[in-house]
Amino acid sequence: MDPFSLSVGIAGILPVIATAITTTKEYIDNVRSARQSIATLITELEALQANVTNLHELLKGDLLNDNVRFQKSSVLLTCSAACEAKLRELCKKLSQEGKGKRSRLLWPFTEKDYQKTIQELRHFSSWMQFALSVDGCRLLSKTSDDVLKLMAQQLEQFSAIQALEADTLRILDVVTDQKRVIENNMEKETRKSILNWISTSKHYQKHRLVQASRAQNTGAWILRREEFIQWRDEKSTSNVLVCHGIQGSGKTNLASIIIDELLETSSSEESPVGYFYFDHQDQSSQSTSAVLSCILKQLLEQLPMIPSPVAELYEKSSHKGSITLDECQRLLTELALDLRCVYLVFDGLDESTHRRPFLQSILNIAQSQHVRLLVTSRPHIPDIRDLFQKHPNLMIEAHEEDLKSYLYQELEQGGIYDIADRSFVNRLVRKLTKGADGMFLLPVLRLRTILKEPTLGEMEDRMADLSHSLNDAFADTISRIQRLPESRSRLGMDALKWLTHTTRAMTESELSDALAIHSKQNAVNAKYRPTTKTILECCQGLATVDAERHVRLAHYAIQEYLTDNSEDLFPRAEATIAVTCLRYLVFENFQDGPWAAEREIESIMAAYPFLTWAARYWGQFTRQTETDAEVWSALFNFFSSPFATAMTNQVRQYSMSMIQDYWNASECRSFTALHHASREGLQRAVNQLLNSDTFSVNELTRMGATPAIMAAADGHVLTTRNLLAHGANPRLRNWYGDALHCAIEADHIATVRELVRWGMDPNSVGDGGRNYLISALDTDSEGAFAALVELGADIKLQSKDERRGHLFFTAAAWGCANIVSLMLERGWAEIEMRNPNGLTALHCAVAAAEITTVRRLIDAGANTDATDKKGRTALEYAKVNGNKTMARLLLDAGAMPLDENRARNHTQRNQSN
Ligand SMILES: Nc1ncnc2c1ncn2[C@@H]1O[C@H](COP(=O)(O)OP(=O)(O)OP(=O)(O)O)[C@@H](O)[C@H]1O
Repeated sequence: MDPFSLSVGIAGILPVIATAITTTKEYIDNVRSARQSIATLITELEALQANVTNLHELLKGDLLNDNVRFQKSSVLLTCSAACEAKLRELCKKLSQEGKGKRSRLLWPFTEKDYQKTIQELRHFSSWMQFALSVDGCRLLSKTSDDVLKLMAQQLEQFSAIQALEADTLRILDVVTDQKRVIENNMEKETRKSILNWISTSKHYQKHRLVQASRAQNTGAWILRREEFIQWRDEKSTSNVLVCHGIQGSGKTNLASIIIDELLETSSSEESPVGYFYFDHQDQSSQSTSAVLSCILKQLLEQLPMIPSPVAELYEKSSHKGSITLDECQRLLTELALDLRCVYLVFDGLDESTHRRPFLQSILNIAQSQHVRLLVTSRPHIPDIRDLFQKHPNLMIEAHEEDLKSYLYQELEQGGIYDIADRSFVNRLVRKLTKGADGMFLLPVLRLRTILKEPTLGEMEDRMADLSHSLNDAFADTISRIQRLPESRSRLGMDALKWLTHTTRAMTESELSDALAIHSKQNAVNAKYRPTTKTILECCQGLATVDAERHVRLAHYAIQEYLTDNSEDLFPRAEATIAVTCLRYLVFENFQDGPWAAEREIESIMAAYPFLTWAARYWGQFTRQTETDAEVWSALFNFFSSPFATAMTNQVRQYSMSMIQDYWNASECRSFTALHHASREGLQRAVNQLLNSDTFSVNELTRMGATPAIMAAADGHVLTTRNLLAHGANPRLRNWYGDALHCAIEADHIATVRELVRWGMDPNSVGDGGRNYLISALDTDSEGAFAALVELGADIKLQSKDERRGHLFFTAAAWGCANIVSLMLERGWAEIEMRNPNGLTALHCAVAAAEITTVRRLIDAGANTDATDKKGRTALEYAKVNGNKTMARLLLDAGAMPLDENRARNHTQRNQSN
């Protein structure tokens, strides 16, 4: 190639360099963090530009005659080609071709890439300089040995420099990798702590359980249904889909199929999936905040980074306590807005007894079209039907194909072909499928009944005589249990009794320990504890164990059947449960209690698993059966044991995570039988104890709790009346307040009325200086608040003590959404009232980040543009707090944007000047 052609080639590099400089300069405006790196890159590029320009001038000049030829392997040619290729690559990278707007604004180099690029640019400059050296050029045009020697020397030097540089880059690599490992570990740890702080719920356990029991190749039909596809692909106008079906129709299994499909097919970073299975036996862990925080955790788990508002909240909490419902709702709403979409699946809404507040919250969150909400429920549940009626519905029925797949798989796994031939199997499958009645559960139970038979002949007999309905199928199973050998049958029925009546799910060890209690024992005898396997066998498939080792009834429909038939199946169930608890609590194993150290309490609770359950729920069963002679006798045996009453209170309070003052040994020793009877509302026992003259009606515990406080705080109105009739003084106070304060805080309206009727003044302030309406605000007890005002509590009078002004403002700032609504509805407050600082209730609620209360105020017509004394609107308070969700909520409600408000203030100031 002649010098001129090469010069043309070199000239081709110049515009590429110019583009690289321009593109790089653009970064300065866009990328702050990479400023230093960009500046260095520009310097290098400019140096290279100068060298290439000089070289270009040289090559096109007269200095080199026409005879000079550059070989294909010429250093200059190779270098110029490599330089051009590198620069093109650089330009492409800097302009992030084909990428989105957001990534184009990002600095596209890792530290390592960046260092390498700078080094390469320096190389090119060096090569150009070398070629530029006139002597070098002259030498290049000759072919003497000297030239080759000199070039070899130069090349050697370059190789040495290159090697050194490669070493440096390797070291840099190692250091960078180590730094990254340390940072990754720290990041992972922080991420884990944040996620655990949000929720410790193991939502995936139920999902895995359903997945594991699901027959292969079933349920795919739902994924092909138009309603589902439209919902999933955001084509439906409604972002909510309701799947309803009768009991046992397979809703839970289909929900699990949908969850798997979403998890598999949607990009977790852009459209994460959250799910929750409600369970009738788990009410205590299904509060609205427990469910929503579990959902929040799941969504965060699927994102590559924890969003900063979440991390900030975690820091603000000092890594303690738990996330509040409001915060959880706010973060979920914000998260959904930043993502393409969020899928939420809730199974078995009908199984949740706390569903009202949950439904309100979730529908609030689902106001955003970014949220796609799918729920399953039984049909005809009035509140669910009313709330979801405007959304598309999909009816769930067991599909014949699914049933067949399931039945063939089950029969094969059960070894049917060892005793029967294919024609029997086909006949059986046909029969079970035909009589399914839209249910999955019915054929499942019928199949189990048939498979329990020992011979083909008996299976055929059973097939001819199949139960017609689900209830018949349950009845069949119960009669099978009753036909077991006596001790097995007793064990099976006993286990079912506990599982039907327990207030919360029982662990394997709790149930086993409870089943080991026999009459005439006065201590725990571990030899009688049945294994879980034995319990499950004796229950003939009606019970099962979940991943958290809780024994449960195998299906909600079984619970319903057993509850409906409880009187026949489990005569005196509540009484026998009460007696078992009372007998257990006086066992000699516990006579060292109450214990001084937390460690001792923990170890006794671990060694005797039923103790916590008994200490917590004995009263509930005794209250229902106080008149039963056996219960009465067991109760007074318990009451006459000081260690048992003290120890029971200690274990109860400790297991409920109360503060130590409530469970320390001396407080528990001062907690008498009368306190127990009052707290549990044992009417007859209270009378008996008072008549025995053993206790004073105003008996005080060390903390100052009276029997009246105990009865009022638990809302036992008749017991409260009884105690008052016996001369109890309800004005005696513990650390929180008197009996009325305690009844109000727990929102026991009837007890509040009883105490006021007795003569407590709803306007009195008392020794503690705490008025009664404020107690209602502590827990947003709207019922108690309303009752107090109806009974004469004067809001204005009780507001006087409040520095914040009218109680309406305190209610708004404390997030008492129910009381705020109540005050407005009843005309006890006006929405645009001002507090002493000129704030409206909306300002107060926004400043306190109480989003539910803010929504209520907006719905009630609050003026979003109302200003405080300094002209600030609620929106300004939200912005100052950095609360984006709140700001968005206000703007959506029509609040004036901040700049408009500032302009308005400016005009007003000018006018007043
Ligand atoms: N795809 C499946 N594979 C295997 N078994 C299934 C399948 N679908 C349902 N079943 C069986 O049918 C029973 C009832 O199904 P599921 O619990 O899903 O019904 P449901 O409609 O949620 O009932 P409910 O409303 O009463 O809670 C399950 O316990 C399971 O034994």
